[in-house]
Amino acid sequence: MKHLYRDHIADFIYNRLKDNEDALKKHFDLTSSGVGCFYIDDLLPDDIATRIYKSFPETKDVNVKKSIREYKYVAAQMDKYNPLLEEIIFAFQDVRVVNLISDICGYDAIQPDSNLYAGGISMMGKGNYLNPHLDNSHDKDRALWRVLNLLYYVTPDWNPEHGGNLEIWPDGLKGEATVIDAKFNRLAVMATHKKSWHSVSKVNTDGVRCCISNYYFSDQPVSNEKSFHVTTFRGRPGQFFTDKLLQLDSSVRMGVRKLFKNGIRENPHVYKK
Ligand SMILES: O=C(O)CCC(=O)C(=O)O
Ligand SMILES: [Fe+2]
Repeated sequence: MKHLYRDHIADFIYNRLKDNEDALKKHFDLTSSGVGCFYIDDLLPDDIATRIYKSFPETKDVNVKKSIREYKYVAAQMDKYNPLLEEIIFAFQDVRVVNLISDICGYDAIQPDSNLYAGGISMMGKGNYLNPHLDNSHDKDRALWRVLNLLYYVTPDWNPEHGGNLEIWPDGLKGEATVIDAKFNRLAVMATHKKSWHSVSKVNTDGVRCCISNYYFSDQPVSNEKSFHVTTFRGRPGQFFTDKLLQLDSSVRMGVRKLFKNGIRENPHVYKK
C-alpha cells in the first residue's frame, strides 16, 4: 500500500522506456565506445512531472556543495522533504525499470542504490556549475562498481540558453562534448567508468534546475578496469590553473582513500534510514 505511488510512477517510466527500447538500445550501443548514453523525453505525463518539480524544497533547505570543483545544492535525506520526491527517486529503483534499463544498456546484474550514495535530488541556480569529473567508481562500502548515472530533469521551460547543460566528453576534455540540455521531463542515462568525463555548464538564469538523481551499481565494472577511483575533477578546457589545482586535489583525496578505505570523514551524502 505504502508504495502504491512509486509503483504507479514506475509503470509510466517502464512503459515509456519499453515503447522506445529499440531506439534507446541503438543510441547506447553507438555511443558506448566512448561514454554510453541515451536520453528520453516526456518520460512521465506532464502533470506528474510538474508536480514533482513543485515538490522540490527551496535551496536554503538543502545542503550546498561549494568549491572550485562544483557549486550545487543536494539532498539525500529524503524523509525531510515532500514525500513525492522519495516516490519518484525510488520509482527509478523499481525492479522492472532497473532490469529494462540494464537490458537497454546491455549490462548484467545491475542493482539500484537505496542508500542514495551521491544520489537523491540536486538543484542548481544562477552561477552554479559542475566542473568536468569522473564519478566515484564505487558504492559507499566500496563493494560494488558504479555503472550507470540516471538524471531526470523536471524544471518547466528550461532551455539550453539557461546553461546547466549536461556535457559528456567521450573523447576526453580535449575532444568535443556531447551536450544534453536539462529539458523538462527528460531522463538522461550515462555509463560511469574511468573515462566517463562529464560536467554541467554554469547556470545563467534565475530559475532553478531541478534533477532527480540515481546511480546503479554492479559487481562488475563497465570496462575492464581494476582499481578504485575517488570522484575526480578537472578544469574545463581553458581553465589552466583550476585544472592544476583540481588534479592536485584529486590526487590528495585519492591518497587519503588509499590509506583510509572510507576516507577521513563519513560522507554525509547518503540516506540514513
Ligand atoms: O546534474 C547533472 O546533470 C549531472 C550531475 C553529476 O554529474 C553528478 O552529480 O555527479
Ligand atoms: Fe557526475
